[in-house]
Amino acid sequence: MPNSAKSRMIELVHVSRSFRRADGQVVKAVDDISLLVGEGEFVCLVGPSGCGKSTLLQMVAGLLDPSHGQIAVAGKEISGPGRERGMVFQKDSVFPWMRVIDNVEYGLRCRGIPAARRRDIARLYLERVGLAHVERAWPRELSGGMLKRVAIATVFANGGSVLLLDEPFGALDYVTRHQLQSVLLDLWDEGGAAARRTVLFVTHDVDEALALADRILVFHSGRQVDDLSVTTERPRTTDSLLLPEMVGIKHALLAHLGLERRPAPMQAVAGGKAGS
Ligand SMILES: Nc1ncnc2c1ncn2[C@@H]1O[C@H](COP(=O)(O)OP(=O)(O)OP(=O)(O)O)[C@@H](O)[C@H]1O
Repeated sequence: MPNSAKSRMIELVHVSRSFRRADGQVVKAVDDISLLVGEGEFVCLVGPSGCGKSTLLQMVAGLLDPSHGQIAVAGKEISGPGRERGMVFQKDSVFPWMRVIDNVEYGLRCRGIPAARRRDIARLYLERVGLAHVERAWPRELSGGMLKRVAIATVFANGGSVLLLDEPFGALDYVTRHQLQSVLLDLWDEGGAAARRTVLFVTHDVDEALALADRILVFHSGRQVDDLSVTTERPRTTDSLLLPEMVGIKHALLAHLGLERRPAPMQAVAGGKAGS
């Protein structure tokens, strides 16, 4: 559960969402989820394909209505998208008809931020994601990893206090994915603990969740089946991933995903049997 000292940023109360498929079958994508995410928490959502992670994220984004239940962000019930919530999708979240810097500025322009100010903000975040040299480029001229950097710069430039990231790095190669995890964590942590945005991050990748999260929520068949705290200090290196806490959580996650029979007892891990 979130640190009780932190204020509640995202709150779901008995949230469900069903879909009727074209063949008439009703699918319960999200089934009675109640959860609290504290301000500044980095929460990863993990679970097998089809367990409802994206549906949950889209409801928090205000892009889908729940069939039942309430969702509140910063204490207010949501009724659609809001600028305090920024989203990055697995597929590109970049407008192909705008130059890189215009993409990053777009949300600020919509909010009426003066041109000079929004250009400064856009340049700051392009610099932070390592793309200052391509601010005048068109998206078609960039690699997949660079486009993700643009999307990350955009979502931070917009200044939302809640970031909703749906497998943003899923399609990237190993090296680029690791680089972007660092970029994301640096931006998230840049103002220190008090300034952190609240993040919901969907991933299929257990190691990505271990590298990033304060807390990992595990879903199965639309239900939340576990809530694991990760207290290991950041940055989490290859060696951190071998710490008993991390190995224990990894076993638990793999068991939830059906890749191991059951979580290894923590004593066995601490006794040096990790991975055996
Ligand atoms: N628009 C829709 N119409 C009908 N069924 C849908 C719709 N969107 C999602 N579903 C169904 O809801 C369930 C949950 O889907 P969702 O995309 O949320 O899962 P997920 O955990 O994000 O999956 P993945 O990891 O594969 O992206 C699935 O059975 C899916 O087929």
